Amino acid sequence: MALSGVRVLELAGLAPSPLCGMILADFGAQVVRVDRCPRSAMNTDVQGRGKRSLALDLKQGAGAAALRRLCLRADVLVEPFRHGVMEKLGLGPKVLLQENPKLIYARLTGFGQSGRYAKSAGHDINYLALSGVLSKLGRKDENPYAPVNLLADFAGGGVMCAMGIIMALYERTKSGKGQVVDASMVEGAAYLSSFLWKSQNLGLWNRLRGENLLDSGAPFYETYKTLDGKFMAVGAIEPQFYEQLVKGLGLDLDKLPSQLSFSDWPEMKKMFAALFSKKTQAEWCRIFDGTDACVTPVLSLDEVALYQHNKERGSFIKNDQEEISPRPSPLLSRTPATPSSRRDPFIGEHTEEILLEFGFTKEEIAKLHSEKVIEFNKPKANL
Ligand SMILES: C[C@H](CCC[C@@H](C)[C@H]1CC[C@H]2[C@@H]3[C@H](O)C[C@@H]4C[C@H](O)CC[C@]4(C)[C@H]3C[C@H](O)[C@]12C)C(=O)SCCNC(=O)CCNC(=O)[C@H](O)C(C)(C)COP(=O)(O)OP(=O)(O)OC[C@H]1O[C@@H](n2cnc3c(N)ncnc32)[C@H](O)[C@@H]1OP(=O)(O)O
Repeated sequence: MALSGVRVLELAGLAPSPLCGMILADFGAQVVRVDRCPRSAMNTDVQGRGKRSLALDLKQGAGAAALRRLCLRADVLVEPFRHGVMEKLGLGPKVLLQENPKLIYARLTGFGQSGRYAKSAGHDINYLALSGVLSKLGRKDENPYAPVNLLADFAGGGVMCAMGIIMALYERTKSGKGQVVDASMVEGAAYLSSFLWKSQNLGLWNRLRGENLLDSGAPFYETYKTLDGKFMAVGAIEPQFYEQLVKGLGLDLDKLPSQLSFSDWPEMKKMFAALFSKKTQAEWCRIFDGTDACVTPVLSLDEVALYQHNKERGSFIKNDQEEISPRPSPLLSRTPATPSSRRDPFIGEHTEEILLEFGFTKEEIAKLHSEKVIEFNKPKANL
């Protein structure tokens, strides 16, 4: 796999850093999740695929020292705390990079490592708000609306951080040096939205939120409810595709206002909505499948894996617990990701084997255990 041989230490965090670690693990890195000790009652990382868990108390001097030792043999450290937390533990980048100059030290935060909010708490919706992107999301006459916590946490955070790590790993093959990756979710979400910025002069965003071409203003870029309470997604932007949409709906193009007549959009939406409500989703699929009308069913998470196209590509996978999830993306032709099919690790499940692997002796491990710096957690206890 593309990242085999890369050793990653991921300090356990909320949502974005677990995704970052999972991407690296899916593509072959050996990812150790460093969990809190004493461990919490329940594992809240649902993105632990392919990782192993080490429960280590970083607040004890011996725990912080153990992490420093682990970092000597690691390629990447991912830390998800607000700025200053790692420094307070004596585990800041100055210390760790001095000890291992090849280390990639990835810091995944909401507001970044500097600026007045660097030490403030926040969540996806706050980061999205400060990126400017949230102001563009939402329907006409409604408040801005955050699409779950996908944009800042995961796209602007977890994925951007993984990209930064991979770029730093590539650069290290030339310079032999590590570096700090300062992944701010505000900036990640803003960067992700570069198209919004760069397209300001195209006239795409001249109208209020929810009245533009791609933000639910246009009748040909919208979702519509079907007779059976399901939905169809319509994305017929180009005139040749729009023509096919109109045909599929049983309308006559010559009798409709021009496609880009903004003032007619609200009425056209009503007309399209009335038509979509007359047939079931399956009936609309039969009409539009195989055309270029850019009309697709809105599938639920229960439906996607069984949808013919997704089945043909094997886009969703099952683990040995029969849980379905998306296959890692993108597909690499020679060295594709081979995600683990095992269940996620329990907190502290691999503490001993990891420490042995990183050069700790049995005696040292026993001492750390007796001092409650580390915890073991045998799987049987969780079953
Ligand atoms: C919208 C999303 C958030 C979604 C999260 C959900 C997935 C989960 C939220 C609530 C969960 C549910 C809930 O807990 C109830 C149930 C519990 C049950 O167990 C499981 C089911 C639950 C239903 C559970 C289910 C889910 O887990 C939830 C629904 C986001 O936006 S996530 C993005 C957040 N932002 C960031 O990550 C940016 C950077 N980080 C931060 O800004 C801060 O970390 C943050 C997130 C604001 C949290 O601040 P906090 O004060 O808590 O932490 P920090 O200041 O960073 O400091 C960390 C302290 O911990 C110490 N520490 C760390 N590791 C160790 C260790 N190994 N040993 C010892 N100590 C450790 C560290 O030293 C710091 O200590 P100090 O505070 O003393 O300096």
